[in-house]
Amino acid sequence: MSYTSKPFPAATPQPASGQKKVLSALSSSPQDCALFLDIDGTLLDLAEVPDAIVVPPLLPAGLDVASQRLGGALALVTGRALAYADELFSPFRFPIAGLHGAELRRPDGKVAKAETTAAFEALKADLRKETEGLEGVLVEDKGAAVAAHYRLAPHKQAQVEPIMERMLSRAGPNWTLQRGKMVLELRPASADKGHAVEAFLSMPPFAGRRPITIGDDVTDEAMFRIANRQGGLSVRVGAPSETAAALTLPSASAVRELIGQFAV
Ligand SMILES: O=P(O)(O)OC[C@H]1O[C@H](O[C@H]2O[C@H](CO)[C@@H](O)[C@H](O)[C@H]2O)[C@H](O)[C@@H](O)[C@@H]1O
Ligand SMILES: [Mg+2]
Repeated sequence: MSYTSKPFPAATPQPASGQKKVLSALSSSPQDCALFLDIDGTLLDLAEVPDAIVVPPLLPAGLDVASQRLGGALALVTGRALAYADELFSPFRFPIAGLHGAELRRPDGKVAKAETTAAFEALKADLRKETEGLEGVLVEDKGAAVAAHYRLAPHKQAQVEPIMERMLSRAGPNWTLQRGKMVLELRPASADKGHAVEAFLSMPPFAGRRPITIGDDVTDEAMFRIANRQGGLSVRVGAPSETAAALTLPSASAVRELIGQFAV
């Protein structure tokens, strides 16, 4: 199978159409569904800085109940580092893809991780130095990936862009530039969220099920394309102008409400 990224097909998602369709698919035949959930902006409200996110106290247990109803076919698919994301939902440990698909903990617990290199560590140190003078620009070290956030200083995007482009050339072909909400990231080029969803769908208990993918950002488009191709449901949170998702949900709180309604 080719993993070449194609431009988004022109899709016109129905406004806030996800709630009914997703809940109905999950509730009517949970044994046939596999649920793939993004974290930031989908399960959790966005915050000013990466560490300021708040996990609503009942959410981890709600996800656990949902996972049980799905026979374990629920996975988190995130740009966060796997270990960081795990802590958010402790004590539960769901199958999870981190670093936009480059890290994977399979349902049987086996973990595949993208490794950093000495050269990439040096690059991260230089990125920190280069952005030191850019007030409001924050560097997030994620091991084999690194993000430069400008949410606190949106006007600095124009300065961050060329720095990250240069860092990308220096990192070489094993890394790629991932755009996101007020962030530019260098992430391993080996896999994206679409690869992660495909990998899960090749393993029990995900195999043979209909994928339902929910996300809020450009990085989630890769998993929407897989869901569309496999007769599943694709849901983009928010109101994007261009997306491959067929459905939308208005906010992370609507996603949590949906999980809560299913997890009873
Ligand atoms: O794939 P996700 O689970 O959505 O992760 C994507 C990135 O999310 C985080 O950054 C975003 O959320 C922050 C907290 O709300 C926000 O401050 C930032 O502006 C957003 O870009 C995270 O820090 C990144 O590592 C993830 O790749
Ligand atoms: Mg997100």
